[in-house]
Amino acid sequence: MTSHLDPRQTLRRQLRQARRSLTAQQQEDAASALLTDIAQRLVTLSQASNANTQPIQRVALYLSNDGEISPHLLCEHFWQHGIQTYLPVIDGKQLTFALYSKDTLWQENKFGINEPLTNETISGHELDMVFLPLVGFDTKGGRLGMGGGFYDRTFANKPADARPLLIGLAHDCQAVKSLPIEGWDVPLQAIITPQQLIKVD
Ligand SMILES: Nc1nc2c(c(=O)[nH]1)N(C=O)[C@@H](CNc1ccc(C(=O)N[C@@H](CCC(=O)O)C(=O)O)cc1)CN2
Ligand SMILES: Nc1ncnc2c1ncn2[C@@H]1O[C@H](COP(=O)(O)OP(=O)(O)OP(=O)(O)O)[C@@H](O)[C@H]1O
Repeated sequence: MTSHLDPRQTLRRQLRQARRSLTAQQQEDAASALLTDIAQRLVTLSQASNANTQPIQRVALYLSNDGEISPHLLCEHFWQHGIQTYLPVIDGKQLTFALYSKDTLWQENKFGINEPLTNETISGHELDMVFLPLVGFDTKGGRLGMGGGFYDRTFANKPADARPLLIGLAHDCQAVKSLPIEGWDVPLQAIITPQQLIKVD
């Protein structure tokens, strides 16, 4: 019964439907567009963030699922530049992060998404940059995810100017004028889409 769904649930359903409706060609074009000027964009974001100017060494990405924009070309870019890439691993109600390389072995999590098969994980706070999947975003850094609260719990209490930088990746059709935000929602520092780089102040 629709009347019993809260506004976040209704939005989530609509936006998931929108991203799943993109064609394979649109998905491919979107993934390529993320690479445009990426090195320069990331340098600009890290310098503006006050989170010191140490080089980026460890970044987390995700394996795309349910129509999410794919970061696989970004991942190759990082590999070419000797930057270590990590993927989220569900650990209770939080996420830890496991190294992702060409030798990674896999196991499926309870949502059917592959995770690296390893006992060695690091905490989210050891990363320099995290690229987050999302269902919806607004230009103030609001993020609507799949509803598990995993990223929110993992980065609860992180000051906006502390590492890691939290960067949402999205299709342009996932933009929402203003998301209904809850107290536990951790704001993004930036959102990258095929058409825009949104820096949140
Ligand atoms: N690619 C990707 N990886 C990710 C996330 C994500 O959003 N995207 N997560 C971000 O937190 C975590 C997983 N969170 C998820 C939460 C719900 C569903 C999901 O598909 N739910 C289905 C029901 C599936 C089931 O219960 O079997 C659904 O709601 O229809 C998937 C991932 C960690 N890894
Ligand atoms: N820091 C937190 N501490 C405890 N519970 C939390 C915290 N953050 C989120 N939650 C719980 O997680 C549930 C889901 O949150 P929300 O709908 O914001 O998830 P989401 O951002 O869409 O999901 P995800 O980050 O997994 O993609 C909420 O009902 C909330 O109670």
